[in-house]
This record gives sequence, structure tokens and C-alpha cells, in this order.
Amino acid sequence: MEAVTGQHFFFHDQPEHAAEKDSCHFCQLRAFPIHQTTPVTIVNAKDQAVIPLNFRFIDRMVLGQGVEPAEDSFRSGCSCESDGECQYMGCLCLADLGEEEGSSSDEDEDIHANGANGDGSEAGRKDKVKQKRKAYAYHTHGAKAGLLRSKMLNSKEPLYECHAGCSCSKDCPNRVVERGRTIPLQIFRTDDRGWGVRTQVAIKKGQFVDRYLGEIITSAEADRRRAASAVSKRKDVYLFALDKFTHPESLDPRLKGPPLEVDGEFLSGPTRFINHSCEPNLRIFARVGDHADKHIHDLALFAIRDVARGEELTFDYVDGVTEDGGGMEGASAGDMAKCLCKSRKCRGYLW
Ligand SMILES: C[S@@+](CC[C@H](N)C(=O)[O-])C[C@H]1O[C@@H](n2cnc3c(N)ncnc32)[C@H](O)[C@@H]1O
Repeated sequence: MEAVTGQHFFFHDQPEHAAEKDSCHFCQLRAFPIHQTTPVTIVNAKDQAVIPLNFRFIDRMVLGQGVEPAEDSFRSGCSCESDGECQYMGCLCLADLGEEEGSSSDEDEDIHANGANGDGSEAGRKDKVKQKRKAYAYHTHGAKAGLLRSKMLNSKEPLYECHAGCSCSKDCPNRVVERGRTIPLQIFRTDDRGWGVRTQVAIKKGQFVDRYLGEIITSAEADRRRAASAVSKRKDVYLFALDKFTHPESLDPRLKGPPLEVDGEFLSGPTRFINHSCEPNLRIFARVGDHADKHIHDLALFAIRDVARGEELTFDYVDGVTEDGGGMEGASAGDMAKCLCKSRKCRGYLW
């Protein structure tokens, strides 16, 4: 670790080291536009290991061969007249959501705190309850503004957000993932699971942490990479299928399947180093901006409980789903990767 940090601090601002600088992980992280306010740091106080040299930090998805975003003619966005409208029926970005059956307890908190026009009046509260409202994912008011509402935390529903093609501003409350990471993270060497990630600030339940980035590849290319990997189960931990909207009868040929996959093994952000826990503090959600890009939807990590500053971040790699419903039948223990999460709810194996 000292060897690489020394090179970075003493040589990477010199033009003759440009090639070396390009492959330096510290320089890649420093080049992120949000580095000054929201840095990602790397520390190893355990051993001499360094981040794999064939890995590169990126801050946006990379589209692999044969993967195309939607054509401009298929793009759309909402035409809401103000940011506040982007949580109600009529915002095109929420068009795929069912209407809510009455208000949830989460919404009641917003209503009681603010009333219809933010004046806290009882009349305003009643008006607001009467309004038809879409199942907008985030709290809009008060201390919880921008946090995922409780009912979303346990849901497998995708998050629909406004985006660059919309008429609302970049401050629209429905652009939480789009605005990006606001939490400084540290990649650190764990005692027993290689690298892990911890937060440098306290995180609130429902707060967005970061996206899982990587190279978006076709399913054929993902299969090829699995086969080429010496231990294919190991390859699986870096591959995530973008299958949230995949359906064999979809009218969109790109959503009929098989889905595209994200490979974070060699190109990714800090979330690629987050370890698994059977009792995690984060959960991964599918997030879509422009509906024309559902085939390349985002994978967004949110806190599902309050997380203390310095705590290691984890998510459940299989989101609680085991092939046989939780038991170990059908697979021999020798094939399975032992889980070291040490939680009370540990299932014993990663997959
Ligand atoms: C996506 S990577 C996470 C970062 C990884 N620790 C590293 O050093 O690059 C997944 C790999 O981390 C290790 N890992 C993650 N969570 C684990 C756990 N709960 N128990 C044991 N190993 C774990 C396994 O080796 C797994 O294949």
C-alpha cells in the first residue's frame, strides 16, 4: 500500500508520469467531479494488498459492444410546470405506477407537518388527502425529505425518477439518484473478507448511497465471461442482470429478454467493494429515468436502517432469495461460498 501511495503523492503531478497516473486508483478517484466535497478514500491497515491493478474506477456506466441507449426519437420526459408537481398524477415519469389506495402512514407525516401548501392548516391537510397521488417513492417534506418512504424499503418495485429530458429543474425532489452520491465513502481492508466499504458520515434510513456501476454487456457476453472465469461463481458476484422490466411478452423487443447485465469486476465505483451480509444495512433497487432506457436501468443502493459513521456497508447479494427457499438441499456445501457476515441471521453461505 505504501509503495502505491508514495508513487501517487510524489510523482503523479509530473507530466512524465502521465501513463502511470492514468492507471493510479487514487488519481482516478481524485478526477471524479465530486471528489472535493464527497471523496472516496482507500486505506489498508491490515496487510500489503492493493486494489487489483486491472481494476479501474469509473463514475458512470460504460456501454459494452452491442448495447445502445434509446434513440432520441423514443426519448420522453415530464412537462410538469413546477418541481412540486413531479410527485402527483400527471407527471409522465410516474405514469407506470399504480395509484395509491389512500395515504400511507409515511404520507400522513408529510401532511401533518405541512398541510397542502406547507401552511400546516387542517383545511390544507384535507385538500391534500383528497388529491389523487401517485406512489411517489420519496418523502417530500421535513427532516425526511429525499429519503425513501418506509413502504418502498421492503418493496421490489422500481423507482421512477425525473431526468435530464424533463421540464423540471435538477432540484426536483424526484431526482434523488440522478443527483448522485452525497456520502463520502472509504474502501478499507477487512480482517477476513478482502476489501470492504464503510461510510464516513452517519446515513439515515432511506437515504441514497450510490449506484452500482460497471460495464453493461449483453447476456451472451456475460455468459462468455462466466465461462471464461476460472471460478464462475466468483464471476457471478460482480454480474447483476438488468431484468427489472424484462418480460417475454413485452412490446419493447429490448425488454423481451434475455436481459443485459452489469459487470463491475474490472470497471466500477466504490460500491463494487461492498461485501454481503445476511442482515444488511443497504438494499439494491432498480431505478429508471427516461422510460425509453428501461433496458439499461440503474441499480441504486439505499440504506434500509440508520447507519452509524464508520460502520461497514453491506447488502444481501441475493436479496434474501435462495434457490430452494432458504434450505441447502440440492447443493453440496463444497460448492458454496461460506458467508463470514457474522450476523445473527447468517444463512451460512453467500449463495
Ligand atoms: C463484490 S466482492 C466484494 C469486495 C471484495 N471483498 C473484494 O475484496 O474485492 C465479493 C467478494 O467478496 C467476498 N465477500 C463478500 N461478502 C462476504 C461475506 N459475507 N463472507 C465472505 N466473503 C465475502 C467474497 O470473496 C466475494 O466473492
